[in-house]
Amino acid sequence: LVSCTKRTKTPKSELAVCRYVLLLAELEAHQDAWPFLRPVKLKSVPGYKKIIKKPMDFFTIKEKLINNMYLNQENFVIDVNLVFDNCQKFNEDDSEIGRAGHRMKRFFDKRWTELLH
Ligand SMILES: CO[C@H](O)CCc1ccc(O)cc1
Repeated sequence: LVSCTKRTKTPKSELAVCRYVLLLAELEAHQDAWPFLRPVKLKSVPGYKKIIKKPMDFFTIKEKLINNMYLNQENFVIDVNLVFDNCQKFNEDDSEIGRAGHRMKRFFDKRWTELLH
């Protein structure tokens, strides 16, 4: 993983990775992150495996980040949005997890925009 503290000139893609690392840490620390921290247990949630074609969670995103799987494309944002889209698909808006998903999405969209400027 790139060292985000080094004060040398780093290529754009390494700065991008630093932004992802920072944002992911903020997502994981959020009080509403609990449904999204680890993969959904497909054996214990009836219907999930059938309904959600591409499960995603913050821990899986962190593993992909560490294995440099986001260095060349902005697939980081696609995976984060997949977490929230899956949540909206499987949960009622008016449910604990549904509301947590909407709050987390709003938080991510705000921070992503702030970090781009
Ligand atoms: C990110 O969480 C998933 O949407 C699973 C939601 C869920 C799991 C167990 C339940 O009893 C109900 C909803």
